Amino acid sequence: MTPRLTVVGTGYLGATHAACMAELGYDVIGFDVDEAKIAALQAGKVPFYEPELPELLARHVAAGRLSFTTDIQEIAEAGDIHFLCVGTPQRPDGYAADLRYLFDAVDNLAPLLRRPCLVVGKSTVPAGTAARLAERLTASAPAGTAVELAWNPEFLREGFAVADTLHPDRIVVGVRSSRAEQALRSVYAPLISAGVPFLVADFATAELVKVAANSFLATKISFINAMAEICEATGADVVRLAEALALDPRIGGRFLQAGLGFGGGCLPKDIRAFIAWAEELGAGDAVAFLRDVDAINLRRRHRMVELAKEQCDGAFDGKRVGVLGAAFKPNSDDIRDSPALEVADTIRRAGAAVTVYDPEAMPNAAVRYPELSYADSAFAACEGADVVLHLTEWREFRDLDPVALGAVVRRRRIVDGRNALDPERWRAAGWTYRALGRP
Ligand SMILES: NC(=O)C1=CN([C@@H]2O[C@H](COP(=O)(O)OP(=O)(O)OC[C@H]3O[C@@H](n4cnc5c(N)ncnc54)[C@H](O)[C@@H]3O)[C@@H](O)[C@H]2O)C=CC1
Ligand SMILES: O=C(O)[C@H]1O[C@H](OP(=O)(O)OP(=O)(O)OC[C@H]2O[C@@H](n3ccc(=O)[nH]c3=O)[C@H](O)[C@@H]2O)[C@H](O)[C@@H](O)[C@@H]1O
Repeated sequence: MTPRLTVVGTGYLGATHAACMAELGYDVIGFDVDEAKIAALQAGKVPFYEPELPELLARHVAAGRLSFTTDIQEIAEAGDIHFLCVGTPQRPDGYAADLRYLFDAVDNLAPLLRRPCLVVGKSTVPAGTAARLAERLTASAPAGTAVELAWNPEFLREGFAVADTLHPDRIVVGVRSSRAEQALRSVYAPLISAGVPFLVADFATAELVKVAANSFLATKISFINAMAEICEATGADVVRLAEALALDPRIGGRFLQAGLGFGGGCLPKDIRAFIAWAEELGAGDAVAFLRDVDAINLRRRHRMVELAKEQCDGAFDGKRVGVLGAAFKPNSDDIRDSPALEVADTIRRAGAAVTVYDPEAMPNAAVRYPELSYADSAFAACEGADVVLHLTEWREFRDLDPVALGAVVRRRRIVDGRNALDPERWRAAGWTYRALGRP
């Protein structure tokens, strides 16, 4: 019999997972404590920007295959497999992951589970969390040991969430029984038969794969940004350096884009949670290097502010700064720990009049940073600017015509925080072009 699926927590990950599971042919119910989010999703609307997801979700909601509810009883009764996709943000009082949403979700769901089912964690957690949740689950579910836990970390990237879910590099599951393994093999059968590797591990290894993967990615970015610092000290060019490194297949070119560094709701908080958890275990030395990875990453934001200040002749007071980009990366409206907005706001606090434009992230940015000014186009943001800062590499910005933009600014000065513009093109149009890690 085809299992009925539920998804607990319908944010970026949960809404994507729900729609993609419907695409694989399952009946899916999404549950969230946020009523506004559920109302939007039930109306077939995705409350955040993610290419491809709106069409997919609307199609399956209209077909009755995918629905959303705020009634936890409904999902408890309906689900054969419950996917936990709630947030695990950084705790306000330190580096550790805040696991309260996950524990709340399990504590609320477990007492309602009266028949055999599998509860599958997808959120990113410190190793050991699944074991703790499994204990709570079987202790308070009326169906007892007929309710089992598994861990199935998620590796999707925002901006490519649908493609990454339907064509993942691998599926990793942490299980304690062949019954759980078989259930997950069967759910993901359409992907496995298309050749996606399916790796089975214990709970702790499955949890750790996710955190290790994000730590590696963050380290790769900070490595190239450390090289950018060296390039700045020697007059070398980090973009050319990265190109040459990338030709060694053992290194590879992906995640070697030097610039303003990583932000978002995942890499920064995941490496910090890893540090906190390893220290708690007495294994802090093993991941102490991640403190440097974090520090290198944050130094890029300071360097960007310095370069902007240089281009404002040493003082922000009374200067106009046009900022291109607010999202933590292109193809997303996510502004969680956005390097672009942190830089923009630092410069505003230092006395400049800062106007920001982003194709998708301005509504979110305006809520979090109400004191910044926002414009409805790149040209409007740069009008009268003493310097233009390119901070999120949307396609739209790469395609800008430097001659036309040059006509609206006060001075043709640009700092490319993402090494994504063509310096020759901008210089040929009379701009002073500066970038991170390049002469
Ligand atoms: N955003 C991404 O691209 C990816 C996220 N992850 C991980 O997935 C998890 C979720 O991340 P996002 O979706 O980005 O977070 P999010 O903040 O967008 O969504 C979390 C959702 O959980 C809901 N929630 C909180 N407590 C709840 C409860 N007790 N019951 C039901 N719903 C509840 C919230 O209302 C919210 O809608 C995190 O652990 C994250 O690290 C993993 C891979 C990719
Ligand atoms: O755990 C998660 O939530 C996800 O975190 C990242 O995905 P995401 O945060 O969506 O975005 P990335 O494409 O990884 O970019 C992260 C940040 O690194 C920056 N970056 C990326 C690549 C690069 O070469 N240089 C660089 O500065 C981006 O601008 C962005 O700010 C991982 O890539 C996903 O595999 C993972 O599932």
